[in-house]
Amino acid sequence: MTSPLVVAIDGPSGSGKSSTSRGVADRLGLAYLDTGAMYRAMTWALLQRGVDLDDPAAVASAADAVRLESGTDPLAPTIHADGTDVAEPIRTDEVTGAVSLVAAVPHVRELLVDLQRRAIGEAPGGIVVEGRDIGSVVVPDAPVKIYLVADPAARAARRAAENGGADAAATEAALAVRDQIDSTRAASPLVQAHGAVVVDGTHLTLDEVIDTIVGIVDAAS
Ligand SMILES: Nc1ncnc2c1ncn2[C@@H]1O[C@H](COP(=O)(O)OP(=O)(O)OP(=O)(O)O)[C@@H](O)[C@H]1O
Ligand SMILES: Nc1ccn([C@H]2C[C@H](O)[C@@H](COP(=O)(O)O)O2)c(=O)n1
Repeated sequence: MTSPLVVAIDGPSGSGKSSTSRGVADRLGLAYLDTGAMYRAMTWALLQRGVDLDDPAAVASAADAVRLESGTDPLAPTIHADGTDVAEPIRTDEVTGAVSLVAAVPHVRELLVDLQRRAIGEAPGGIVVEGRDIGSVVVPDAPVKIYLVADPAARAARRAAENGGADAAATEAALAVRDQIDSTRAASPLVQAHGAVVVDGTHLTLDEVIDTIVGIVDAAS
C-alpha cells in the first residue's frame, strides 16, 4: 500500500465501532475519526438554534452555518460545534433520539462527507474512520473495509451496562428503531459496502475484535 492507509469501519448502532476503531488506530499508530459524533454534533447545534428537526428544508438551510471540528487522536478524540466542546451533550437521550432525522437530510450528509474527506486528507499517516457509509460513500476505495456486527441482544446489553444498568429491553428497542431509520433512509443508508469484510463481535472480547481487524489490515498491507 503506497497511499496513506484508510481503514473504513461501518456497522449498526452499538456494534462496537468506536471502541474497536480507537483500539485499532492506537495499535497501528493511525488517526481516528468518529463520523457519528459529527452527525450528533450537528444535531446538538440545530437543537440549540431551535430548528424544527421534522422539517428537512429547515434542517438543510440551518446546517450551512454550523461549524464542526473533530480532533483525531484515538486516545483523546474531540468534537466541537461552533467552538463549544460537545463531547458530553451529544450523548444525551435528546440528541440520540433526534440524530437519525438529521442524518437523513441529504444536504447535511453532503456537508459532513466533505468535512470527513478533508479530515482524511489531513491524516498523512493514515486513519481509521467509523460510521455507517464510510466504505460505501465516504471512501469507497479504502484499502480495508470492515462491516462490524453483533447480535442485537449483545449490543443492547453492552450499551445498557455502559449507561449504568439501563433497561436492556428498552435499550434494544431504541437501537432497533435507530438501525431501521439508518438502514432504510434514501440518502446513504447503512449497508455492507462492496468488498467489506464482516466481523461479528458477538462472542469476542473487545481485544479479540481489535486483534481480528489488525490481522485483516496486516494481511492487506
Ligand atoms: N467486543 C466487545 N465486547 C464487550 N463489550 C464491547 C465490545 N465491543 C464494544 N463493547 C462495548 O459496547 C458498547 C458499545 O460500543 P461502541 O460505543 O464502541 O459501539 P458503536 O458501534 O460505536 O456505537 P454507536 O453506533 O452507538 O456509536 C461500549 O460500552 C463498549 O465498551
Ligand atoms: N457516517 C455516519 C455516521 C453516523 N450516522 C448516523 C447514524 C446514527 O443514527 C447517528 C449517530 O451515530 P453513532 O454515534 O450512534 O455512531 O448518526 C450516519 O448516518 N452516518
